[in-house]
Amino acid sequence: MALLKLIDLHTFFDTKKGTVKAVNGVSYSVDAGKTLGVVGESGSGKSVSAMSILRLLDGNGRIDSGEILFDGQNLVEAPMEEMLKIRGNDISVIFQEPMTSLNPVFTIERQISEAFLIHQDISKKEAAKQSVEMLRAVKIPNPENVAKQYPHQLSGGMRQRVMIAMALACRPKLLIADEPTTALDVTIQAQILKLMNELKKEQGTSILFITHDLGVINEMADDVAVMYCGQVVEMAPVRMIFGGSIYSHPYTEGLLTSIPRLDTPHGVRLEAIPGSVPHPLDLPEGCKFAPRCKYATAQCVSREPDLVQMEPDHWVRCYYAEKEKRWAKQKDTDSPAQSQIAGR
Ligand SMILES: Nc1ncnc2c1ncn2[C@@H]1O[C@H](COP(=O)(O)OP(=O)(O)OP(=O)(O)O)[C@@H](O)[C@H]1O
Repeated sequence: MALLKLIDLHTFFDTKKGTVKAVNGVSYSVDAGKTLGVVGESGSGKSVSAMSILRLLDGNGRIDSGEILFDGQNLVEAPMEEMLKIRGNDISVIFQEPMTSLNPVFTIERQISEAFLIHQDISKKEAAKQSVEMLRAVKIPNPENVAKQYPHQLSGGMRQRVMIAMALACRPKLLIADEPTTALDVTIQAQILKLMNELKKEQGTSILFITHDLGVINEMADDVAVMYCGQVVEMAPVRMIFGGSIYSHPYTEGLLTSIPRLDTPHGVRLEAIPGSVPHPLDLPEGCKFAPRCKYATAQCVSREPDLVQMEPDHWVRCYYAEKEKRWAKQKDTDSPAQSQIAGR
């Protein structure tokens, strides 16, 4: 069952040069207790769609249309007092750089305690005790000592563990993790991802995991939404994305062939997706990916495809994938003799 559902969300920024359509009709959902990985190149609207959920947009930003259903409530219409209650209590967030979210002049214990005190009716002493327990839960060694320290005294990995402790302090239903391990080195990244997976299982938290790294998606996600130019171009369970479905979006295909794999034979060059992401103020008319797509036809350039269901749980925004599907269907209904005549 979906805990969070974005329906045709449009989030725009008004700038001197025009309207930046950062999120341009995004629909995705996060099931209870599951992780949705949102992946895409820089500028594809991953963070803006997530910040729209919390209604934490820059001053020039606005949700133009669409719905954000969280636990049945449309957050687009929720009063600000309600949003203040939801943030940190029902929905928590962790970012790439913990130093921007941690206050350098307060101890770790005080900062985690604050999360408890804002949302729960408990004493300061009890909050301090629970803070140490949270540090233990995120596997920080010597939690009693670390609780007394200041953020600058901790390593990057430890600070990110503290952020996770703060984010999970009130047992939120949804955790938004926006590139939480990008700034960390590979070993620490693996430890943090493992920790998040363990906590998700223990607490039943749903996770919206934002990254530009398909390798991380493979580790973390149950379902995947691939974003390009403010839109979801493909959505499917993780095994379908990595299983090489014949209905894959060409952009997903490009992302997959551009990641290094252990079984890539020596000397084989990884393929980069040609071209670059269009400027948000100058988006193409038809399919936003058409200028970089090797399968693009006149139809792709002139008219935008819809997000179409290709098979159960698998949605793709692409005429080429639709054609593949029609062809596969045709193959199924054709007799073998007819297939031979058709030359297939
Ligand atoms: N305040 C703003 N004013 C104008 N444009 C903005 C503003 N904030 C974000 N944008 C634009 O919205 C688009 C989507 O940005 P967003 O941060 O969601 O991308 P992203 O996919 O999360 O990228 P990254 O991986 O680099 O964080 C970008 O083109 C960005 O420049």
